[in-house]
Amino acid sequence: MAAARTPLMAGNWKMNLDHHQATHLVQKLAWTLKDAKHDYAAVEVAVMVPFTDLRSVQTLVDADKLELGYGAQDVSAHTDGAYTGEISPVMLAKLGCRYVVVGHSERRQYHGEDDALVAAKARSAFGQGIVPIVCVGEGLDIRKEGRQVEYTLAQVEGSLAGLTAEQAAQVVVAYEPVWAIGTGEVATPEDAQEVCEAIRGKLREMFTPEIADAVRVLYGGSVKSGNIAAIMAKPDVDGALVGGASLDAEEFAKIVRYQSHNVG
Ligand SMILES: O=C[C@H](O)COP(=O)(O)O
Repeated sequence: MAAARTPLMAGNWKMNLDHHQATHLVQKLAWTLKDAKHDYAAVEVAVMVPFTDLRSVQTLVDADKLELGYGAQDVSAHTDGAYTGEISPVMLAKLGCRYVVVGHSERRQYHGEDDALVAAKARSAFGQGIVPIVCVGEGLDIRKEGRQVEYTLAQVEGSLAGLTAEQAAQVVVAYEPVWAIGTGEVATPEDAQEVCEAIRGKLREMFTPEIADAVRVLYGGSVKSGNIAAIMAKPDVDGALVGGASLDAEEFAKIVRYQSHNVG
């Protein structure tokens, strides 16, 4: 069955760029893509920015009617109440967020987030009409033992628990092998395909073949303009979650425009 999934290139800025710098980068990215006559319906583009940048990005996107999507990098599992320091999905919806990253390996590692909490955050985002980009992926120890598929699928099962069929059909899953994040150590296209294909198989088992076919599975980990085309050539990779390279508007635009490069 042929899948018609629109590729998604999402830039995860992590804890970089204040709201002035955010405006500058989004403007430059939008101009660069406009100059290249980028078709957003062919490859969707989004930036996942610090909470403090959201209002500035929203104002710019609305004023200039940009087709660029944006979102946050985390969300509370709760909608309101005594949760000091947390940000509600209601607040993110008000700021026009299309997406929110949940369960990034840095949240799992530095904030002790487990699959149950990630699933609660994914449901919380959907509750306000925001699509979660749910991150999964193994560390180097697991990869060395050859257990990357088994480990990642267990994370998928736990992190998507409790989603309705309608939500599951819209969710975005990002496979990010932790050993490839920010290290320059990119997984081979075959490594990415192996796990992304297995994730789709797991979605088929948890939900339905139609849902599995609709879900976009992204790859993340040292993605650059020089390696994206080969990764995107794999049938089960539907885009990328890009960290460091998304902080450079021209480089990120080249990643978005991967179809204009040759597959290396
Ligand atoms: O969310 C993005 C990933 O953690 C990848 O980061 P990176 O592209 O800097 O390796």
